[in-house]
Amino acid sequence: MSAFKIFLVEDDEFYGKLLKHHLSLNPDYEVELFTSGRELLENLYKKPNVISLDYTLPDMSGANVLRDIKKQYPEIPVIIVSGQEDITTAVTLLKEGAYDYIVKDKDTKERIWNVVKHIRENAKLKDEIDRLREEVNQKYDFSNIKGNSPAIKRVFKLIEKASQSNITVSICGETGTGKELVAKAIHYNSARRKKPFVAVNIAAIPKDLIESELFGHEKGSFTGAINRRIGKFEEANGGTIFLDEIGEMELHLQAKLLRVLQEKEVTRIGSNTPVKIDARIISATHRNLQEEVKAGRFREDLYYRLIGLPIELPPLRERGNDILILAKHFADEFAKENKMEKVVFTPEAQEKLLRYHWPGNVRELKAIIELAVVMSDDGKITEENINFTNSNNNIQDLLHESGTLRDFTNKIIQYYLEKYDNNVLEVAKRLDIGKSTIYRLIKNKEIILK
Ligand SMILES: Nc1ncnc2c1ncn2[C@@H]1O[C@H](COP(=O)(O)OP(=O)(O)OP(=O)(O)O)[C@@H](O)[C@H]1O
Repeated sequence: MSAFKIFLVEDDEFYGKLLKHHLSLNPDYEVELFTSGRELLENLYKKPNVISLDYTLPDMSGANVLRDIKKQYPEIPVIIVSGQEDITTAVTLLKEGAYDYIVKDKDTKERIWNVVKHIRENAKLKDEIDRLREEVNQKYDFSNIKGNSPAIKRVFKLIEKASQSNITVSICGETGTGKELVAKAIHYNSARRKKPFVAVNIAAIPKDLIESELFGHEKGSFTGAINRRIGKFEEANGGTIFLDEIGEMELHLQAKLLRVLQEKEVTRIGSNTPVKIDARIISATHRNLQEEVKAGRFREDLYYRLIGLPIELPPLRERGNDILILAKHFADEFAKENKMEKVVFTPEAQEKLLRYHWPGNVRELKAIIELAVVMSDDGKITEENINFTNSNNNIQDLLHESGTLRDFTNKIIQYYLEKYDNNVLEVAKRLDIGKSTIYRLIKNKEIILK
């Protein structure tokens, strides 16, 4: 890190040198001393990290120097050091942007030292935040959403459109299709990218806490409200709030949410004062909201408020070759993170991935690929390394698979055997088939007892 530049302005040369010597004890500080306001202003182009300014200077008043600094470089913190304690002057200067006001006494050196230390720590934190923001921006760059299929290309186009304005966006798609990823891509590609992206999963918050989580509460407004807390809407001010699983919200809360969206202000529980909010709304659901409206479980007026620009995320099984693009992406990423050799997929493994129906979508693919990389030998992912943990657990999933009637029959029998702890008699009774049929299938290894 480069040196931390401190400018000292002090007309009493002896006292100035004393301060300079004291601050220079920190080897990271580079201190320059000036004895007049003019001299300081002429050197401002060197952009110090902090200025300690004596209030009474021979050529200009401290207030004027402060004004000039703030006009040119509003971000440079200025500490005012004054010979006298004058509250009115102190308040005025602080209002005009001074960082602190210190009265000259025997402790001045230490106090300047402490304030400078504080400013430096804040500057370091700010740099860190900027660096992390930049990193996050890159992470949610478009290029991180993988896929080439016409279905996902349509989604890219909509993300681009949504990023260019503040329009409300609603995303719908099965679990694990990338709804949150899309919401982040919109936020981090929009003019709001430097402000917060706040995600709230409605389904994950206990029902009686949702209101306080979203809108905040005042201290003591209900049992358990020990401290005042701002809600997610206020937290997202200037940025984006992502309301995930919006279809799970109860009707009475839907009414409150609608009011917030209409008025563009929130009132914390236990408070009477509304707070203006400016947050872009992106909502997501795996449900068909129109059906929910028809069934009376979702308010129609809220539906129209939220729908804005609708983005439908296709399930992975409808994205064709994207399955292989994503598989390679996750495998490379995992290998890199774990300092492992890159792996390739055998043609049979690729076939297996393409044949599966992916009920858990991209999230499931990621998990299966990571395990496959771990299980692979000699840099090759084979058919055996790919294990679909889900496939036999849900009879509904069978409908998405391809196969002959005989394959389906065997899978159904297998499913029932697992369900009834391999009790052949029970399964035969339930499916109304002969027990000998089941024994034959087991003997021929068409069905494997687990
Ligand atoms: N097109 C894609 N390219 C790369 N990674 C993706 C893609 N789509 C999803 N992912 C990854 O898959 C995982 C699941 O995505 P995400 O959490 O956005 O899904 P979701 O639809 O919000 O899930 P849920 O419905 O469970 O909330 C994440 O790790 C995400 O980074």
